[in-house]
Amino acid sequence: MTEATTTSLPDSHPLASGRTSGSRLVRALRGDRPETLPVWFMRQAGRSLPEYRELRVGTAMLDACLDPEMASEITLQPVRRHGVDAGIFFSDIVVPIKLAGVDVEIVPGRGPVLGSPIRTAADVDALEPLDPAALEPIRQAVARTVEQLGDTPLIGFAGAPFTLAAYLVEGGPSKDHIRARTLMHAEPETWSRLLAWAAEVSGAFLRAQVLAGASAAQLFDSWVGSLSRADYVRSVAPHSAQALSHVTDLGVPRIHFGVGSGEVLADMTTLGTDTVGVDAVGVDWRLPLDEAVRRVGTGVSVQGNIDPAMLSAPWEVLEAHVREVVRRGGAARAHVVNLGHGVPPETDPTVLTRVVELVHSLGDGTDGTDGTAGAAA
Ligand SMILES: Cc1c2[nH]c(c1CCC(=O)O)Cc1[nH]c(c(CCC(=O)O)c1C)Cc1[nH]c(c(CCC(=O)O)c1C)Cc1[nH]c(c(C)c1CCC(=O)O)C2
Repeated sequence: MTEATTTSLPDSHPLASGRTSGSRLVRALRGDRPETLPVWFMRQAGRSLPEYRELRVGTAMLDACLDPEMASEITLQPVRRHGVDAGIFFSDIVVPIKLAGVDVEIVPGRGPVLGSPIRTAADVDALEPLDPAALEPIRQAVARTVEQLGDTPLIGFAGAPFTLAAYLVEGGPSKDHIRARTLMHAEPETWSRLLAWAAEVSGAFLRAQVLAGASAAQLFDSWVGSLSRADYVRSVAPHSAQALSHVTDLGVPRIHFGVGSGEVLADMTTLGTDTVGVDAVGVDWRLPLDEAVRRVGTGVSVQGNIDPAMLSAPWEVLEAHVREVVRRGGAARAHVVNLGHGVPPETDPTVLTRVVELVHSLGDGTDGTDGTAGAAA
């Protein structure tokens, strides 16, 4: 279990003042099983919500992220609508990179695209550090949001160095991140400097959100599944540990998530140390949660892992799947229910609200009140 940590958070911070420390999310991340399971969704803000699409008309994605009023309102929309147990700050993993001066845009339907990719030692040398003052719109948006969230915690997030490097080196979305992985092997020194830069930029972004009021921090290493375990441990994990170290002294619970992460799930939990380095590990839809627990142990909570594809299946199919996810999550010390990856844009939002109601009706996830305990294999 994570012990009550001395934190250097300001007394007025929601976690330090006690406003969010008893929330289902924070309790579960710290290893406690609240009487009701917490649930939130990755990408709960965004295109699945008509109120989001309406608000975003005429504003580019990254401009929306840097408008404190708009970013705050978009963050609050899914919390109001679905009654989820946490907000996730509306922003993007490339926001701090843009604030550090990199020419990057988010192309609708595609993702982050760079003006010129970072591929050589000289390109890496030319990267500027992030000026802390540039994070002011982020601090303002978070402060505004937590004021309105009351005792519902806000999750801050950042991209892990590898996932950022996958965009920086490729210049945009790619399938297997071949160029990035080539650079890792062809020029290990350049690679290491690139990831060290990304870790500082992401770490500063994460720390700004936490200091401004976020009660938990999630590191997204979405594309980690393209790495071998050996490459992950040697050339990636130390930089992810460095990014997360920016919030260690603040004592907020930390979540580490990746897609296709089965091979490296235990390493994502320890981050190369011989102890558990994070409070919770996010699991995608490929790995049943009881198997995930077998790999990571019970020193860490698990988050996940409803298959996003199920959200458009008939309700009976989805309901059985959610119950199964909860049942398997019973093997963990604690479980935060979520999807195995983000909400697909075409999802009917009323289905998400129904999933929240279902999860909240299932007790603490271990007591068999979901009626499926007897069906356990
Ligand atoms: C890989 C990654 C990115 N961004 C992010 C990741 C890691 C999580 C993951 O794996 O999904 C993180 C992210 N991006 C966004 C959030 C907001 C909070 C939330 O989860 O609700 C978060 C946590 C908003 C967004 N980020 C983006 C949108 C869509 C923008 C729009 O509305 O046009 C949103 C709501 C754009 C984006 N940004 C990125 C992609 C692949 C895309 C999708 C491109 C598309 O399909 O249009 C990069």
